[in-house]
Amino acid sequence: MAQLWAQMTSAMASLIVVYVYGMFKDYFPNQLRGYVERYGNKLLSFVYPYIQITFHEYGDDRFKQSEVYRDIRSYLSASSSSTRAKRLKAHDLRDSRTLVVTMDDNEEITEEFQGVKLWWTSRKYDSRSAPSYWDYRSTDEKRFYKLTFHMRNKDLILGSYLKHVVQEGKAVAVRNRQLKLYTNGSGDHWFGSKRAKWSHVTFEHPATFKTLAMDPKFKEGIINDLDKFRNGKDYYDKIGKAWKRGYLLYGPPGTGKSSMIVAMANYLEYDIYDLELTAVKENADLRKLLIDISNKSIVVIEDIDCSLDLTGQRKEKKKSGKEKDEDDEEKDPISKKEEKEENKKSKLTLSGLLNCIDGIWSACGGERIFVFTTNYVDKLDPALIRRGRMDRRIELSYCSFEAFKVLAKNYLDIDSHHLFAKVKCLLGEVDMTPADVAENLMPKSATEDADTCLNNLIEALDMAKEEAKNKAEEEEAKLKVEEKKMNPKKEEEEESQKADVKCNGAIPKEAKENAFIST
Ligand SMILES: Nc1ncnc2c1ncn2[C@@H]1O[C@H](COP(=O)(O)OP(=O)(O)OP(=O)(O)O)[C@@H](O)[C@H]1O
Ligand SMILES: [Mg+2]
Repeated sequence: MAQLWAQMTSAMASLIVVYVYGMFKDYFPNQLRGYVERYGNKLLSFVYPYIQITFHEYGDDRFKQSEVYRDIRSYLSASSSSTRAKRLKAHDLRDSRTLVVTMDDNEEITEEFQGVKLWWTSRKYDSRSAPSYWDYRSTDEKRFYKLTFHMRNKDLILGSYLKHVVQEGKAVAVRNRQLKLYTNGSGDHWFGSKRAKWSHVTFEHPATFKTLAMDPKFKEGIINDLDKFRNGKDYYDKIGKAWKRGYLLYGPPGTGKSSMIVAMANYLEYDIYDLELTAVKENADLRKLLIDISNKSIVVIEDIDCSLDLTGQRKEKKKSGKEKDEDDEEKDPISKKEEKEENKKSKLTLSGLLNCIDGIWSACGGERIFVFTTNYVDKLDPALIRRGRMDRRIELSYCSFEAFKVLAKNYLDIDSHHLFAKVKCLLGEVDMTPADVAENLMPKSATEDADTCLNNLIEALDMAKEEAKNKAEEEEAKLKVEEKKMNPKKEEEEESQKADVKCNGAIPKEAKENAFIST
């Protein structure tokens, strides 16, 4: 009782001191002011043993929202205690694909961390400064979060808890963020010179590893590899390697290389940077572009064999033969010459590219995946695809039966069918890309059911088999003609051998001659 009485008396005393000080603060000399404040705080902490930390939305930089404030907002939006607040506020944030809901101004929520209770409050205040033409926010309300906890838990809160809040907040923001697809244009005019830069659109593509048709075990291996990379920051630090990984995807057109890149991005929730090398003028521009890439991204260079001449000069993007002829006809000799000159001036080299992938310049930023695709793996310079640079080579090939089953499930929603056995047999004999199989499996009208679609596929496979057979026969005939041209007597000899066999039973001509000589 006596103790309680003593506490109440000191509480009253400190409150009176604080109140009186507040009223006459301006009349106190500066030196005395500091002393009174220290004394008042000590008295207050005796009766009010709590610590408060504030996190302002705009700190010293009046134009830039504080990153910690954003992290706390994301953390609180995902915290279960947040939803217990009576008044909530929804934020439609620019880069978020969902609404972010947090407690409204002047609400308070209680949290528990490792058995310790703490309180978060959201507050706002008017900045009261006169409006000025350069600070459009000068009359705006400004916000801050206030964290309150008992002083005996100071170490835990300032150490583990705040670290946990920031990490978790960042993770929530990454989960909610809208993925983007970036591409580099041919460069903007910037005071007369061209400047390499990225432009982006929202990335929304439904391809996932679930919809990707390939051997399930192979697919699982790739997913495990990606998981290992994503969670491998400490490992990469330990072995002293930049946190990045290179994949080379190769295979015929329509086997799912681009689809796999999309599936990777959706799985990892990384942005895609589609790097168009033919639009990059020189190594310095490539460096600028790579510096601008954010972490958690996949840098894609499609058709690498067509993008960069391996001797160091760029080539034209690949064209079909017909397209090329038409284009060439259209161009007059002067513009052809100019184009050649332009190509000569181009200073993007293979070594420049390699330097950006895993040279010193790869050190800027982490958590990046480089993906190269090609239809012709044999055409690539070994330096480009050596181990360590391209950590994993993935061949995407013609449709196997396992891959077909994935497509049948996706397109027709069936796991088995009596026609599967026939399809399996034909896929073992004929090469057909997953793109072609998918096209045949897709119902063309509402009346087409699984039977019809599978029969369509079988028909297409039969046709492909027939075509392959005819092609093989044609090639054999061609080969024979070539051989005949090279060795015209050979066929005559063969013909006469056949004739001898016909006339003399099974005795070959040479044997007969030899027999004659020996007698
Ligand atoms: N393995 C696959 N799984 C699912 N769908 C596929 C697969 N391969 C191809 N497809 C289908 O075919 C279309 C073309 O595939 P994709 O663009 O991924 O092929 P690609 O290998 O990148 O071809 P290219 O070499 O011409 O760039 C896709 O839109 C997809 O519908
Ligand atoms: Mg592709």
